[in-house]
Amino acid sequence: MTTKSILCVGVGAPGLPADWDVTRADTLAEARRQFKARPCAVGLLLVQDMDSCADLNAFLLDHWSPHWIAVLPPLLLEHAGWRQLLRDHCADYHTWPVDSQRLRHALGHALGMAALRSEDARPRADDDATLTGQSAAITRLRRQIVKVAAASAPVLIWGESGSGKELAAQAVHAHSPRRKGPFVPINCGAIPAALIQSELFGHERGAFTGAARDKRGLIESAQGGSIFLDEIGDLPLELQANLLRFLQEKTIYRVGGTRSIAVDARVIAASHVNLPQAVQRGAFREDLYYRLNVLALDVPPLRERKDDLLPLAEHFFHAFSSERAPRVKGFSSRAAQAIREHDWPGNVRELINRVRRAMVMAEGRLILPQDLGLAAASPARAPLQLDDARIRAERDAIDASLLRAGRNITLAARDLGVSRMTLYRLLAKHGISAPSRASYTDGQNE
Ligand SMILES: Nc1ncnc2c1ncn2[C@@H]1O[C@H](COP(=O)(O)OP(=O)(O)OP(=O)(O)O)[C@@H](O)[C@H]1O
Repeated sequence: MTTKSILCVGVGAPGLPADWDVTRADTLAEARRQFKARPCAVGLLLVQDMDSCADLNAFLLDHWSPHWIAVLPPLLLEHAGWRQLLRDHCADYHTWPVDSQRLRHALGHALGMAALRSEDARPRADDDATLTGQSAAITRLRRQIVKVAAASAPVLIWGESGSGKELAAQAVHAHSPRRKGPFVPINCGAIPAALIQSELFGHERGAFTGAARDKRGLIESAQGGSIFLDEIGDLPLELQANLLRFLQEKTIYRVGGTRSIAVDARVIAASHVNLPQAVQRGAFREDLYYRLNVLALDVPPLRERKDDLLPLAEHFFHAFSSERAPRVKGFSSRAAQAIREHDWPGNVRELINRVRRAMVMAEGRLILPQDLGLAAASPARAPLQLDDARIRAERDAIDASLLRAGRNITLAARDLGVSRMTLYRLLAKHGISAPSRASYTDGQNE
């Protein structure tokens, strides 16, 4: 349950209900400190004069998650800047002198609305290296990552561009006994062919014109950790031989060097091209392919894990919240539908870009399909049979409620006017996975 605690910013005595736990902050600087120490779900802004509009606006842009209620002198409502601030940031406002009965009601309402944003909808502190998603495919991948991480053999990750290969590699490293060591990512396709050897293996002073001093390569800098070789299929053939030697002997030679250097780094490679085909074409060494392909991970494209779409969209909405236009509060159900219908050829990267764009460009409080640039992309629907239309409408209503309720089953069931059991049955019927807090240990016993 959300506790009745409130951060009160500014000076004044609004006569708060006795059963609320009140934290006071007379200044915005103090409010920032208090919020950091004790984030709250509901906040009260006690405004006494006109000077503070710009400062308050900046504060609210940084602290947008609570439901803010403002109390201000009636005169300020005549100023466009204050009206805009109330529209953009506040769930409600009152004028001095405060009607305490009305304020108690507004606070209760704000608390109720805050409870709708369940914990599940909020990104966790460690989400940076977490593969968000609840689909069967991503759950399986997380389970495989945990297993692969415990071993020490090379890992080969396959997946379309933007599907999350690097994130999967980071997760392997983060769950491995090497987690305290460095994670060194290298995009083999992005380094010019002339430089890649010395970038990877380093060089000795005088090895070539311009090599003024000894330089460690990226592989050496991954000592004690993991090296992530993205787009491994782009590695020139002669370097493939060097990499193979490193995998076999755990030693490297710097360019121009004669002494072998022992390096203890685990190789995680990724490719979006089909390596067996590259082997057949003679563009990739077969022996290297077999060396790398000891533990294989397959990151499925986003279109094959539709259940992840809305949780991911929600996740990125929170992750990039500091960039959003202040009025934008979330996704409309039509946007949720457009997200589900799109094919996502650019995978998660495309989803991030579309959500970020929509958060800046949306005109209203809720993001619409056109804000995501998806309105035109949705193909015209063929006429539906009545039964199909019913099923689709049912699914849309469930999705929209889950989204509104932050994927909290109890709240979504209440929203839809059905019991939790009925909602679980409907989720199974529509093949929607039941919301759960995704984690790497989730599903290990499934
Ligand atoms: N399941 C996920 N949860 C959260 N963020 C994700 C997820 N999958 C991918 N991302 C994010 O999507 C973006 C693209 O992912 P990533 O760079 O790992 O893809 P990739 O497959 O390595 O792409 P490329 O083949 O182009 O190198 C990154 O910002 C990453 O953090």
